Amino acid sequence: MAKDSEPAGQTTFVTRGLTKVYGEGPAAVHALRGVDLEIPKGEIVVLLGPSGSGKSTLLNIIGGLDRATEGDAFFEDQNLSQMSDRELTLYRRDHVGFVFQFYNLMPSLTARENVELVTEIAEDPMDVEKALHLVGLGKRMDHFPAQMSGGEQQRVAIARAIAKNPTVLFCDEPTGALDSTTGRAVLHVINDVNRELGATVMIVTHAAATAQMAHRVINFADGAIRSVEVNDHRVSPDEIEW
Ligand SMILES: Nc1ncnc2c1ncn2[C@@H]1O[C@H](COP(=O)(O)OP(=O)(O)OP(=O)(O)O)[C@@H](O)[C@H]1O
Repeated sequence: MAKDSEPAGQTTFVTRGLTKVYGEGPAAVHALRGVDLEIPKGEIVVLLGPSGSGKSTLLNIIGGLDRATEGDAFFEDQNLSQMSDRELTLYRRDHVGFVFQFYNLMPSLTARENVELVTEIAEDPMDVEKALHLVGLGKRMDHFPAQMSGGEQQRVAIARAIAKNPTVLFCDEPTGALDSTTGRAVLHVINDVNRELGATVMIVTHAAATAQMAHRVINFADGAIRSVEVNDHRVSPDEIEW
């Protein structure tokens, strides 16, 4: 994988001047306008900001799903901006778990089989049953998505994301399709993943209350970081006030 001289330290991500422009000329959209960011290892980081402010774009670039137009994004000591497509694929496969708003499960496969899709190709996977137990679905392993509630399906998606033992878990609106009780249960699982597996977790959300469980809260506006707050009074997802 591409290496660079940027010091790694205890940070999972460092970005320098990260810029993303979609399109060209008068139709150009400046989604990121030179973002400088440091994400310490093992933290839960919540990204807040208005619709269109660039949160998902940032997540997609540091998650290796998209490329910056300019600037650098380092994962530990590796510069994602200099990686080939093949290297980015390996980075995603070996280090990154994604959880999206709409689960993206295979409807014709059981919970267990959905998770197996990932463990079969992962470098250092977790036992499938352990992953499903971790998200509280030990008794639903052989159910199909259509036989599960939204919260249960999202927990399968989390089990699938963590079964590869990811260094980083990215969650884009993980509770967006869930009611507050179910959403809280899903955040609980994400919190456990951070605590028990030590994964760095980045959550993009419109549910500002989620920030109460974060170690760090990044406020985005118009493609730039407006503020970074360290949360000295984290609360358990059970205690989040919506
Ligand atoms: N593939 C694309 N092509 C063109 N413009 C895009 C593309 N993806 C995103 N954009 C634009 O880039 C800007 C940032 O989008 P992004 O999805 O990162 O925002 P966001 O903060 O995640 O928004 P939301 O909270 O609504 O998901 C928006 O103006 C969006 O329209």
